[in-house]
Amino acid sequence: MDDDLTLDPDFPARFDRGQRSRCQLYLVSPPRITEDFAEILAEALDAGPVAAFQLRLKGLDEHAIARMAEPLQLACSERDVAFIVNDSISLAKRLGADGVHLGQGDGDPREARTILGPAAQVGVTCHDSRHLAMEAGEAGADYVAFGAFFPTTTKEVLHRAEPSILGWWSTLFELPCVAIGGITPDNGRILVEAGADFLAVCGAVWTHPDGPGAGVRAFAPLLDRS
Ligand SMILES: Cc1ncc(COP(=O)(O)OP(=O)(O)O)c(N)n1
Ligand SMILES: Cc1ncsc1CCOP(=O)(O)O
Ligand SMILES: [Mg+2]
Repeated sequence: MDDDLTLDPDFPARFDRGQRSRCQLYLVSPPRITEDFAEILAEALDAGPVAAFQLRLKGLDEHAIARMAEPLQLACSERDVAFIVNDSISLAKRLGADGVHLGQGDGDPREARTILGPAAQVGVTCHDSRHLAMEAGEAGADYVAFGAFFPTTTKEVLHRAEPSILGWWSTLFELPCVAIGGITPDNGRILVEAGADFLAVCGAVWTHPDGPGAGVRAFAPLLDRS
């Protein structure tokens, strides 16, 4: 059991939780993108409120990712959407990104804070572990991410989470929590009601049959829990 640790519930939060009555959308890029992805991203971002976009490209070196990043970062900054780099503190620094998302093997949140500065948004994967989430909070993360909640083809996942971990976290701590993994407009409501501050979504938006704008719009009815 890992639920017997305690943590000061007042430790500071920087990732904007927004109003508790609302959950926000956090878009994650497809693992591979085409040359025209900036236009596809713009279509998604213009379709409805998106709080953050994570650049998560797999199988490419940092130079290649850096070359693709600029128009995507611009699309985000023009719309006041946080631009988060996956996996790499050094790439986030190089790009001047708004933040970095770190998996358990991707680096130390404290190091990210030192390198990226106090304003950077640092997110940490916590799988289905209360212990990891409390560690991440203590290490100065701006949000903790739980998942995968549902089957997904975007990533081979080793951990499955239950919605109750969102309720447990959001009742005890001010630090925002992100839900990820196979989330769609049809299954996401239970996560919003359980207490997710953000739904992190990839496939359901980028592979929506009517395009990514329709993908974003389809989430709108879920996000208000008032
Ligand atoms: C918001 C969010 N949550 C979890 C992850 C997964 O990160 P990680 O465990 O490092 O796996 P990869 O994304 O690197 O395959 C994420 N990227 N974003
Ligand atoms: C990156 C990641 N981490 C856990 S599940 C997942 C994939 C999210 O993509 P999708 O929304 O398509 O399941
Ligand atoms: Mg990672």
